[in-house]
Amino acid sequence: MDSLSLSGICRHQFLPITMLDFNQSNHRIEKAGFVRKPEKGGLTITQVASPLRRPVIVPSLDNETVDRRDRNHVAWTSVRQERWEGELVVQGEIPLWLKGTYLRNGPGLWHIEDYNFRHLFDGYATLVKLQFENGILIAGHRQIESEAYKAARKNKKVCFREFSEVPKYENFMAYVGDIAKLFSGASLTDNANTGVVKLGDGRVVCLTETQKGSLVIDPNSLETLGRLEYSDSLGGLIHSAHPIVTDAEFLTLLPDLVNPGYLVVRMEPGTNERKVIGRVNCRNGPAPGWVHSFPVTEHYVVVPEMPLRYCAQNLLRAEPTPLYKFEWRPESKAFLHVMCKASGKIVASVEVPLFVTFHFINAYEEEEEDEDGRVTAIIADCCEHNADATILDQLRLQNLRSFNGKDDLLPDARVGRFTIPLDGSPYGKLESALEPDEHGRGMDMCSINPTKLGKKYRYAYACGAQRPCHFPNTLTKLDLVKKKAKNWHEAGAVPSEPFFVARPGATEEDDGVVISLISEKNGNGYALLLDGSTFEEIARAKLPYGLPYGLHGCWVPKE
Ligand SMILES: CC(=O)/C=C/C=C(C)/C=C/C1=C(C)CCCC1(C)C
Ligand SMILES: CC(/C=C/C=O)=C\C=C\C=O
Ligand SMILES: [Fe+2]
Repeated sequence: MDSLSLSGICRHQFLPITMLDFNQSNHRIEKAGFVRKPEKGGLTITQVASPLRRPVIVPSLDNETVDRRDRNHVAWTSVRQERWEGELVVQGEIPLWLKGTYLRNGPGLWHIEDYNFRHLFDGYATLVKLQFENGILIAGHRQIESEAYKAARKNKKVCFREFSEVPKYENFMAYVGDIAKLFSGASLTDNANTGVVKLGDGRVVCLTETQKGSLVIDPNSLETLGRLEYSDSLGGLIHSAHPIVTDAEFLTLLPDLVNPGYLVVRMEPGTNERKVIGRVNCRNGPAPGWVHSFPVTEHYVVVPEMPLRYCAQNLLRAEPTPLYKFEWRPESKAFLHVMCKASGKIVASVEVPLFVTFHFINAYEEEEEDEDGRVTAIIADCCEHNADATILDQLRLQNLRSFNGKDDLLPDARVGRFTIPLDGSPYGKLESALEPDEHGRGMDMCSINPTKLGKKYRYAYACGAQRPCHFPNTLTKLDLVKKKAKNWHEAGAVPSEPFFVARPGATEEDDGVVISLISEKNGNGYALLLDGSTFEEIARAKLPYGLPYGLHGCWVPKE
């Protein structure tokens, strides 16, 4: 594989890698390590002798790497090099029970040659790993080798339709040809930059919202192994970015843009065949609402019909609109549909207040308190952007990069709690689950204890805001019973999704650790471990260089 083709001039003949920063006082390396830069196009991984128990693997930086730290926050700056792996020095203690790999996916490369992408979600996928064992931490990152990424590298231009980027057309006929390919899906991206999941059969899959962007990776080497080809004939081109994945199943939604509605489908471990559980017809057109994610309870799938709807016209455009492939349709209203997982029957379909969410947090069945324990309602929680879709445009790179540290630019968000009655009433409720000021009125990128999936739960972890800010900048533990939040914040730092890993054998919901990767203001970065219960720091480990912001992660336990 050749090196990243990042435009710019590297000022150093020899690239300093300062080892001092990485080492605790009892394992101190006294000298900075210098690594000769590799031949053009090559990527060398050099092992440097070190007094650590395991060698530190120091990457050679690419001769075309540009250091953009002085211009942009590292969170919004393309990853420096194609891949790196090495042991990190840990400050604090990693619990010995923490054995496995945290994987985090996200868009980490936002330019090709000197062409800069527009939107956070356009970037080519960068996969990061943190491998924990016996208190030791090996980290690494690697670009996912989607067809879209490989073609862009080879042809030095965008070749597929990304979230907002489209290939540049030489002439009108080229545009028409591309539109034809859009209908077959051939021109859509497979840049799997949104999330990563471990299927019940052990396969680890990176995902985006196009079905073709379901790529199987090796969780150790981070190598891209190939595409997960769905063997059914359900067709469609897109799906939810966030399937619900357990050891027993993979559930997702396939929006139908032609006859507005959604197929609810299920895939068993060890197969590539999705089977239809049922179909939801939209209550209103002209198109289904965007389903970036959806929640489930133990027995039901909740299908959201947001007023932020897919838009065929916007799909065809060469230049993006402020809402990209979507449009805001308040007159189409908002609905939540509840489908029984076992029968595929719709047991409720209620109108709810207008809402905007990327991420549902969890849902559960509310039972009557008598001994019948009849389910009276479904409760579904989400990171809700106060029915304001402008958050999507707020995530344009230009906005993210132009923050002056003073203006308070992040639109308000909250934990939106829906109550969906199951008694046939036509309306559902939407309220704030806790006072949004508890978390600075920022709210997104959530996780829960996975044993609480679909069940009554108390805690969630997410990113909130310490204002003034333009992006969620705290790690926040939400107590949804006491309606309180505890916030972690470091000035100028951008933390990624706090990911909860339960301690094996735990009986308390918050007994575990929370993992996040922090991009610092000064261009550095570190992995952070917080105690899931106290929400105090238990360990951090500096990375050799700061990494770009990433979206979603998963945990692959060591067997
Ligand atoms: C990164 C993230 O959260 C979302 C990424 C979404 C993508 C790449 C969506 C792509 C799409 C197309 C390329 C055409 C069809 C519509 C849509 C699914 C928005
Ligand atoms: C990062 C984000 C929203 C932040 C705003 O509060 C949304 C990410 C969506 C895709 O996974
Ligand atoms: Fe997401």
